[in-house]
Parts: sequence; structure tokens; C-alpha cells
Amino acid sequence: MTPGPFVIKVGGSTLGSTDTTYADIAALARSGDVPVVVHGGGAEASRWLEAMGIPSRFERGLRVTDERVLPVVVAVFAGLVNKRIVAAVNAAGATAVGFSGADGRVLECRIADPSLGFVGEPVRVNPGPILALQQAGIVPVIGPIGAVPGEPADQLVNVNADTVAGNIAAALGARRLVFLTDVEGVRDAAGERIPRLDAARARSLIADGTISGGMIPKIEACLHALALGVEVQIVDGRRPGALQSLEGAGTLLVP
Ligand SMILES: Nc1ncnc2c1ncn2[C@@H]1O[C@H](COP(=O)(O)OP(=O)(O)O)[C@@H](O)[C@H]1O
Ligand SMILES: CC(=O)N[C@@H](CCC(=O)OP(=O)(O)O)C(=O)O
Repeated sequence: MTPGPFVIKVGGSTLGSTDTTYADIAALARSGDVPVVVHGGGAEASRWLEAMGIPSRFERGLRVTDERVLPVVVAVFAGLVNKRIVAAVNAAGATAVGFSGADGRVLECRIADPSLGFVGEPVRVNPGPILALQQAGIVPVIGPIGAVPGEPADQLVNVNADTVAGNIAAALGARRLVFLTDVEGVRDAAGERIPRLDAARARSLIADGTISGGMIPKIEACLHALALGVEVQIVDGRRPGALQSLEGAGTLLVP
């Protein structure tokens, strides 16, 4: 069996830091190992919402997305952030094409929980557009908006970017999924990095509150992909060369 692709989730928390992520992504693509990039941008969306006088509210790491929030997150995730990453990867010497999970219905969703508003829970990944680009040597850059199929148009929904990455990695049979974030790894109750974290301990750290906020959907996405045989790691994306020296870095999820 051909080993699946390398999926890289770029956290909004590390976007814009002067790390080497885009050069590393472009170098992988040039070497013929074309990665699939999924990005967040939660912090950028919160800044735009604040500028518009709309407060941000999260529940278990998920943004409550009402009818005022939805157009802003679509504009920021499928537009601004996506195109900035495309521009940076192109400038680093590869060819990138950006789209969201609503394009080509790559990420079909249902409404996760009506109390969260327009938040999508993936039910199906249609990998065709991702594979077509990748096979053409083009880096797919995917923003965290999904589609709930409907008439007269699909409903656009906001999907946590870690959830998007976990589902896409699982659907592609990825060999590896790396989350670039703004901490050195998952921390235990004493604040120490956990180099290897198994599923049972991860669940208990969520239950006792040691893992909280944005780390909850990240760990849930990790466990989803891990169960399907993907090698999953959470590393510090602020560190130059993070993608070049993954051995022993951050937190490796283990069954
Ligand atoms: N146990 C934990 N270990 C590490 N980070 C944690 C933990 N619990 C909560 N967090 C928070 O999760 C954040 C990373 O998630 P998030 O803000 O969603 O980042 P990203 O934008 O990279 O997805 C960290 O900055 C940290 O504040
Ligand atoms: C439903 C939901 O929570 N969507 C996220 C999508 C962006 C995201 O996940 O960005 P990071 O990876 O930078 O955190 C949000 O609106 O913030």
C-alpha cells in the first residue's frame, strides 16, 4: 500500500510568527512529498469580530457561531487567512491552491449542537479535490469551513480546524498528522511537557480539566486519527525548523 500523505495543521496561534513553516512545506512539496495543509485562524477571527463589536464565546474549545459571527468567520478562514498561507507557500517556492471544506463539498457536515449555532460536525470527507491537487504536485491549503448539504444552497458552517485536520487525515489514510501550535506540547497538571501520551491518559486529562480550551478538540482530533493508524504529534510551531526535527519533539500520541 502507498503510504498516505503528510497532513500539517497550522494553528492560528502560530500564524504570522517568523518561523520556517512555509519554507518547510515548500521544501517537502519540491521533494515530491506534497503535504496537505489544514489551517486555523481563530485568533484572527476573534480580532475581526472584536473590531466589529461582536464578542467571541467558546464552549469546550468551539466558537459559538451565530448569524452575525458566521459571515465573519467565513471571510477570515476561507478568505484572508487561507490566501495569506497560499501566498507564503507560493513565495517559498512551491505551488499552493487554497479552498475551504465547503468547496467541492470536501467536508460535508451536520450541525454539531444547535446551542453552538452554525458549527459543523464532519460526517463525510470527499477527498477528490485534495487528491487531484496533490497528484499534480500542488499543495492543497484547506480552511476550516464546511458545508451542510441543502437547498437552495448548502449551509456554510464553522468547523474547528483541529477537527478538520483529524477528519481529513483519517479520510486520506495519512501516514502522519502534525499539529503546529503555540505550546511545546501537551502539559501535565504540573505544567511539564508529556512526550508520549496514550489515549486513556488523554481522556482522563480532559476529564480532570488538565487539558482544556483549544487543546480539547485538538486531542479529540488526534485520537480520531490515531485510531485509524495515523501517526499523530503535537509540536511547537513557533520553533524554527519544527517540521524538520519531529523526532522526540512535542507530544506523540500513542494508542
Ligand atoms: N494541558 C494542556 N497542555 C498544553 N496546552 C493546553 C493544555 N490545556 C489547554 N491548553 C491550551 O491550548 C492552547 C492550544 O490550542 P489553541 O489555542 O486552539 O491553538 P491552535 O491555534 O494552535 O489550534 C495552548 O495555547 C494552551 O493555552
Ligand atoms: C467551531 C470553531 O471553533 N471553529 C474555529 C475555527 C478556527 C480554528 O480552529 O482556529 P485555530 O486552529 O487557530 O484554533 C474558530 O472559529 O475559532
